[in-house]
Amino acid sequence: IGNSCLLPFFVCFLRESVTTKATALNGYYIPKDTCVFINQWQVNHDEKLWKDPETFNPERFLSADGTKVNKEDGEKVLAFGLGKRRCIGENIARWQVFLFLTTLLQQLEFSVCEGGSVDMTPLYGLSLKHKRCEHFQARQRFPTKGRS
Ligand code: HEM
Repeated sequence: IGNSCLLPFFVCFLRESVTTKATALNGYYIPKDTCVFINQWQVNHDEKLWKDPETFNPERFLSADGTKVNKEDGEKVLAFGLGKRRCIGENIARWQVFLFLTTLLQQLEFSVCEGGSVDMTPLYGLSLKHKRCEHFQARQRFPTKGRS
């Protein structure tokens, strides 16, 4: 590890995943029993890796002609951590997210209500959230006859 992606550290008071002794990394002193996380936000917004990192642009993960997923770029997104303590649920999570999203997108059509807008300003926390949005609507793509 040992690169700037690790900084700044989140210090928390969980007893798991903590430093077993005091140490120094890239000039930062880290006391014993400090819970350390990778700063995934920094990696996923690194301008050296991503063009306009702040822009929501799912097409960035497609090949130039838009017909294939660009796996190489997809693998640069850091979602499941790194190293010894990386997520052990990654495979389950990837399948869950895939099934959940594809089922929703297949069955429902999402849109912003007339006159509404979506504010993607992130709310900071251990994980980023968006602001509550009340201007979304979801309509069934294939309404089932006879079902209320
Ligand atoms: C989209 C869903 C998920 C995301 C984004 C995610 C992300 C992460 C990340 C970033 C870490 C590392 C935290 C660190 O740096 O210490 C982690 C650890 C972990 N995750 Fe996940 N995770 C997800 C789903 C799951 C699922 C479904 C399971 C279990 C079935 C799971 C089990 C764990 C466990 C047990 C650890 C701790 C590993 C260790 O400390 O050795 N995660 N996860």
